Amino acid sequence: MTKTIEINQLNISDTNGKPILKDVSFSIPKGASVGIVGESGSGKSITMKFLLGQLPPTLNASYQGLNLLGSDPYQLSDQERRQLIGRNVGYIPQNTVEYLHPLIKIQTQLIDGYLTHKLGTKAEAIQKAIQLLEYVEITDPQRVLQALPQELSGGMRQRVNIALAMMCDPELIIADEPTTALDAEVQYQVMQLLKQLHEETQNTMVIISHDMSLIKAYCDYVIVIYNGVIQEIGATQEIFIRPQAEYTQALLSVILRLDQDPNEALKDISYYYKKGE
Ligand SMILES: Nc1ncnc2c1ncn2[C@@H]1O[C@H](COP(=O)(O)OP(=O)(O)OP(=O)(O)O)[C@@H](O)[C@H]1O
Repeated sequence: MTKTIEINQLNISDTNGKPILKDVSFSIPKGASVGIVGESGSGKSITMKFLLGQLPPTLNASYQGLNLLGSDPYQLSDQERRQLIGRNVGYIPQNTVEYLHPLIKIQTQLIDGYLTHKLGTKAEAIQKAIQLLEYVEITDPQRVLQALPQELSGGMRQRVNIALAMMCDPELIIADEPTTALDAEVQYQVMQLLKQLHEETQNTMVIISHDMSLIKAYCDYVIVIYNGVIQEIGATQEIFIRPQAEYTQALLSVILRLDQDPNEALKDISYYYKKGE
């Protein structure tokens, strides 16, 4: 089966030699939807930054193998890496405010990558931007194209971010806690949109989250990470029925038992899990 992502024995440590990721290995098949779940500080974002060739220079990495869409980003020139990732990876951020440039109108931000990667003319880029804004259920795309980010609500900005991520028809979408900043109803709408896009375009979708119930609803596979170590990888349904790792069991028992904010639940799990170590 073709793999979109393969990481083999990745170790990352900080300047003091303190390990951040330990022997992380996983692969993600083309077209899958995968959740990476773990509490704050477990190493989810560092894993994704490494994968995208954006590891902070102060951190040290060693690995046996890396494949992102057929290439190891660290073996590419800066230009080749920008081309690979800018063209083929759509990134949806957690923070809807900081991701979009505050002083550049939405239209310019939406069409920039499309034009950079020479996917068509400016008129075609604008047409594509309008189509995508309509797709993400923005009813007045012409006004939004002319707006600055701060003129839009958080939910609207996240819809714009999704449109932005889709402008170059990427093979891979990475959504990093995509709904954290949004209220419950908008969270649901945004997740439904991502699901619909995934089903229609058959892209590979990676959702980083601390929320197991969100992963259960939207991902076929799950990677559970704790303290820089992968605890468990498997089909989501299987893991929900028969979690193997102690940490996953703790994660699920608390989330399934309590009607609780997942963030709060994770704090509890961490406490009980560490006590049992
Ligand atoms: N630039 C850095 N220098 C040193 N340590 C770092 C750096 N970035 C992250 N870390 C450490 O690496 C560990 C993993 O961080 P990471 O951001 O990947 O966690 P996370 O699981 O994504 O958490 P969150 O859900 O809060 O985003 C943490 O202990 C963090 O303090």
